[in-house]
Amino acid sequence: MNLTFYKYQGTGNDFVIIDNRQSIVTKNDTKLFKRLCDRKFGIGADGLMLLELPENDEDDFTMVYFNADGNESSMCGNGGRCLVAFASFLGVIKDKATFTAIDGKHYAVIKDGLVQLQMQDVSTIEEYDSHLFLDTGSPHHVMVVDDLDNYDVVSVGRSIRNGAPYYEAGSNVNFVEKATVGVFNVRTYERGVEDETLSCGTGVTAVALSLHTSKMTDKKEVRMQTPGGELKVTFQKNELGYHHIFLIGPAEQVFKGEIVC
Ligand SMILES: N[C@@H](CCC[C@H](N)C(=O)O)C(=O)O
Repeated sequence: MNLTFYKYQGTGNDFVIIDNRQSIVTKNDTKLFKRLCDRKFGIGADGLMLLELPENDEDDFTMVYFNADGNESSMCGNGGRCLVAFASFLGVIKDKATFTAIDGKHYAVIKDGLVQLQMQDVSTIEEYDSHLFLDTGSPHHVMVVDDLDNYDVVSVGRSIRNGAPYYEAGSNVNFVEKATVGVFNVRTYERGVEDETLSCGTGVTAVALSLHTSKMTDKKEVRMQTPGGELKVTFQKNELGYHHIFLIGPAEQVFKGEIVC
C-alpha cells in the first residue's frame, strides 16, 4: 500500500505525521514507524506522530507520539507544537486547540506564526550537586556546563542516559550554558533517538524551570537558543510549583509524500 505522510519540523526537531483519523495504521506497528523514521531506509525523522480522532467532546484531536526507534513514548513538546500546526493545516482547528496526549490534556494557540503549547504543571524538581531532574511530560536530566559549543553532548549524554539511576528506561539529557540575561544555550541528547537532536521542547521546558529553581534566572520568560533555533518558555509559580507553562516557537510543514509500505 502507499501511505500518505507529512513531514514537519519545529526548531529542527523533525517528525513524520500521519493523519490517522481513519485508522489507516495500527499503533503497535513499531517496525513500520522505525523504518519511516530511518534517515537511510525511510523518510527520516526524530519521531513520528499520529493525529487521531478525539476521545471526548472537549478535544479537537488525540496525539500519539513514537520515538525514532518506533516505540510509543512520553510527551514530545516540539511534536505537540507541530501537530497543532498540522491540525490547523487540515482544518481540524482554526488557531486554538485542545487535545489529549499521553501525559494528559494540552491547550494551544497559534499566534503571530508561532505555536504556543501549554505543558503539564510541574510540582517536583529534584536538585543534586551536579544536575537537576524533572518530568515535563518526558524525563529530563539538566546539567549546567561551560563551552557548550565544544561539549561532547553525544558521549556524555549517552553515558548518563544509560547509567544510574536511569538505566534501560533512560532519561533525556540537557546541557545548558548562560548566553546573556534571560537567554540560555541548550543542547539535548534524546532517548529513543539515541543521539543529539537539534532541539527538544520538553527539554528546554525542563531547562527553563531548572534555571529558575536553581536561581540562575529570576525571569519567568526564558529564551532558549538551541542548535535548531529559538524557543521561548513562559511560566508562573505558586506554592504548588510551576503552572501555566507555555512552550512557544515555530512549527513548519516541510513536505508531503507517499511511501510504499
Ligand atoms: N523531542 C521531544 C521529546 C520526545 C520524547 C523523548 N525522546 C523521550 O522519549 O523522552 C520534545 O520536543 O519534547
